[in-house]
Parts: sequence; structure tokens; C-alpha cells
Amino acid sequence: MSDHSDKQPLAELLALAGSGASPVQLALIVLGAALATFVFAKLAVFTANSIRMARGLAKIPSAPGGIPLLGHVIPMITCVRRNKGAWDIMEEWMDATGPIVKYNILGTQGVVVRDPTAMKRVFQTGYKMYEKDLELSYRPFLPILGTGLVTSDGALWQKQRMLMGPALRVEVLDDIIRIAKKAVDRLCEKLQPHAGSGQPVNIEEEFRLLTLQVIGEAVLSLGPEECDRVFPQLYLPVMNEANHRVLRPYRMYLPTPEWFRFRSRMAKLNSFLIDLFRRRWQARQSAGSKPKPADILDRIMEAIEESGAKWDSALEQQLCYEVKTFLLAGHETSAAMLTWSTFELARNTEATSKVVAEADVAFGPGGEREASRRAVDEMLYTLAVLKEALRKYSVVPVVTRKLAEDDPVGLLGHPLPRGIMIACHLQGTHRLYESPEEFRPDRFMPDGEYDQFDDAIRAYMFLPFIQGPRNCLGQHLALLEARVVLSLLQRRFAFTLAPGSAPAHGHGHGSLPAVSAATVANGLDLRHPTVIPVGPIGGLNVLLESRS
Ligand code: HEM
Repeated sequence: MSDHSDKQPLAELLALAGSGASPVQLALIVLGAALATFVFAKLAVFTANSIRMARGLAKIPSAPGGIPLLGHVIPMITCVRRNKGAWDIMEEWMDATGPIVKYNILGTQGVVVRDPTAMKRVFQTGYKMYEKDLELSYRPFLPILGTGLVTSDGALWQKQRMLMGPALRVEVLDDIIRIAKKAVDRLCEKLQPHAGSGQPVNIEEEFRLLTLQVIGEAVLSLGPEECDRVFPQLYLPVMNEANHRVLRPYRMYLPTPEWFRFRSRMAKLNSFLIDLFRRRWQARQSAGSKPKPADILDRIMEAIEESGAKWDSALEQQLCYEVKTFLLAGHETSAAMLTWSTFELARNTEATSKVVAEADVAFGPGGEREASRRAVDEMLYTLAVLKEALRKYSVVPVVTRKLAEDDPVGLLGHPLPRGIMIACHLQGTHRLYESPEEFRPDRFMPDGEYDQFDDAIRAYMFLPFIQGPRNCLGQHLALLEARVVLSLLQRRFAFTLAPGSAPAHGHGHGSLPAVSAATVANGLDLRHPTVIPVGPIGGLNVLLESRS
């Protein structure tokens, strides 16, 4: 017996489609129906989620300038024409509306905050539910950084952090002073012919090469020549392409010649690193006694041995992600900090002479002595200059998180619904100081403005490295390296800002034209509007004179 209800769905469809349809037409009908159901289901889920989130955010003031459907996308993409970053627009929203503002970008709903108590919730007390936003901000970097520390979450991140954390502790920091001193001595030799020549030098480019050499030696014991050979050819171009993809995400998918070059460089870089890991691992296994760790890689390998993990291709791949993460996280940010510090010192002779005096004490009047860790720790004023540069210029102006579950406590008295984005506006927090546009290193000297903040919020008033369990693993390394480099360079040369001109060599930070550094009253106008870490547009041209 066979009635209508016994028919298979396909048979029903055949009957519906009529006997005249060809198999290809029928297949297309089935495919079309499946696709329509899929799109409909997606739309229904998206709409339900959007309504749920919009209800959850109802009491939070909205950013000005939003329009139906597109939301706040137009101010975000047109701001570059006004030489402002998306983060500057967010700051204008908060100036106009208050310390927490909601926004909507093409259906992605979120809030932006700058208040230190909100930062404490996101970075410390609620950090597990405020997850990394890997879908948007970090997406272009995922092919490079994979599941490395910066771009992983949950149990894998925790395991990796436990493994990597100790590798960047005390003894490595002692090595950094020696490595940074050699690197700055080499840079001084390179710059010497420019002294008194009237020839501008793009010091930002030099800092980028220097910090890459330092991290290359600290992590992998690579010599400066090897760093200069491998990284500018393989590593820097892939990072450049990833940076382009932030504003032009279609570049991730279009098989252009650059797309193929990106893939091939990545493959070469990975095989260079994996080859190095294998040689190092084999040498360790065949050595009779445990060798003294020479670098960060040795320390990571030591931790792997102690954990009993098996050496296999998955571990090699993970190590590759971690090392590329250190290279990325560890050089451009530090270079930007050094560049802004140099910019400010070139305009402030009093601050410069204090930095030079500290170099004399730590390294001897000719800068010839090896300084101890303690001597560098005592360079309080140089440290204050670096911190003030990080505050004023906020080289990482914003970090984003995605809320994994409803947060009943929420931010600034507003409970928040799961799924929304949170833009933690570090630059906004750094402007909550007195006369924030002024460069005043004394803020970070003992009993200065920073020390005067209330105990409950102080740590969340200075966030260049964020705070909490996911804070920057390299912050001590970065500040130690920078104290050595900045003070010795200032000891050797007097810097002035070159009259505005394109950088002497190298292309600087992105492709926008250079602004005249010498004529700009406040360096904030020089900040690049699209590239993080934020450096000066077109680099920083300086003139040098030797100090006696
Ligand atoms: C001035 C220099 C630096 C600045 C301003 C800086 C800033 C930051 C910030 C803001 C984060 C948090 C990112 C986020 O949560 O989305 C971070 C994370 C990180 N940084 Fe740095 N960084 C600097 C130098 C370094 C150096 C020298 C290293 C390595 C040697 C390093 C390694 C890392 C790592 C591994 C993380 C991820 C930590 C985790 O998620 O567990 N950073 N950094």
C-alpha cells in the first residue's frame, strides 16, 4: 500500500516539481531550497540575537551619528580623511556622551568604555567571560599567529601561558641588558656618519630594526646579520600584508599575486623556524648534561621537557606560533614607544639632560660599562619618560573583547548581554590625567600624579600593557630594553627634529605622507590613524649631533 504520507521527501519534491523537470533542474531546486532554509535560519538567529542584545543595551546611551542598518560604520571609515583613527572617533563619542557608549557596526553591537573600574571588570574580575575577539580585530593575524598566546583563549591559552610565562622571567631580563647594550652600540656606530651632516635619519625605522634584533637574539640567539637577513625578507612583509588586511579584509580571500607571495613567505618562515627548533631539540637530547639556557627558546624547551610533553609536529607548529607571537608583540610596540620618547626628548632639553645623567651613572660617562640589573632599575626618570610616552601616545589605543555569557554585574552599573563586543579604550583612560596632552614624565616619578590615584583604581589608570591574567608578558623586558637603548642613544647624540620631509630611508609607518615634525606643536597630530601600534605618520626624521 502506498499513500501520499509514505512518500520520501525527494519523491514529494519530484511530484511537486512536475514530471517535466530534468535531473539537473531538480538538483538545483533541492539545492535552492536547502540554501533558502539555511539563509532563513541564519537570519532568524541573527535577528533574535540582535533584538536580545539591543534590549540588553537599551539603557546605555548610544553613540551619535548612527543610521538604520549601517549603524556607525560611516564615521568609522571616513575618519581617516580627517586624519583620525577609529579610536579617536570612539573617544569623541565618550566625550560627548559619557564613559560608556553603545555602538552598532553593520549589526555588530558593542560598547566602548574608558573608566578604570570598567577596565578592572574586563581585565581582572570578569576576565574569563570577556574573551578575546578573534573574529574581527585579530582575524588578519591568525594565519601568522595561529593559536599563539595573544590569539588563543580558554584552556589552551592557560596551558601555554603557564609554559611560556617562566621563560620571560628574571634571568632572561638580565640577558636583555647585555643584548640591548650591544644593539644600541651597533646603532650608534651606524648613526655616527650622520652626526653633524644635516642628513635626516628616520629613527623609527632604526628602532624597528633594533628591537627586532634584540628580540631575535633574546628568543632565538640569532645574530644581528641573521636577523637583518631573515626578518626583512620573510617576517616583515607578512606582517605588512596582515596590517593591510585589517582595513581591507577582502585581501584575505582574493588570490592576487600578493596573496600567493604571503603564503610562500609564510611557508619559508615556518620552515626556517621549525628547522631551527629541530636542530636545537636534537642537540639538547644528545647532550649529556642539561645545558645552561642560552635564550628564551631554551627556557621554553626546558619547560616542555619538564611537562613531559611529546615532541611532535603539533608541538612544533605551536612553538612556531609562539615564537612569531613574541617577534610581533615584542618589536613594533617597543619601537613605537622609543620613537615617541625620542620625539618628546628632542623638544625638551631639561628632560634629556636627566636621561643622559642616568646613563652616565648606570653605564659610566663614556657609556662603556656593562650596567647591572639594579643600576638599570634605578633609572627612574628614563622609565618615567617611557611611561609618559606610552600614556600620551597610547601605542595600543584600544583592545577588544567579546562577552561570552551574560554579565549581571556588567560595566558601570549596566548589566550586559552575551555576544556583544567591548572596546576597552586605553587611550581614553590615559586622557583622564591632568592636562593629558602635555608630556610630563614627573607624573610617573615617586609621589607624582600616578601615585596620587586611589589604590582601588591606580593600576587601571595606566594600561599600555593592560592588566590582569592576560596582561603583556613582555612588559618588563620591553621597559628594560628601552631604558638601555633610549638613555645610551641620548648619551651619545643630541637629537633635533628635522624640518618636515619624507623619511630619509625606509617607508615609515604606512603609506601616508610625512607631516612636518618640527613644526607640529603637539605630537598627537602626528599619530598614524590606521596602524596599531601607533607611530608617527611617515616615520620620524631627526638630525643628530655627537655629544662630547
Ligand atoms: C612597549 C611595548 C609593548 C606594549 C605597549 C605591549 C602591549 C600589549 C598589550 C596591550 C597586550 C594585550 C593585548 C590584548 O589583550 O588584546 C599585550 C599582550 C602580550 N604581549 Fe605585549 N606589549 C609590548 C611589548 C611586548 C614584548 C617585548 C613582548 C615579548 C617579548 C610581548 C609579548 C606579549 C604577549 C605574549 C602577550 C599576550 C599575553 C596573553 O594574552 O597571555 N609584548 N601586549
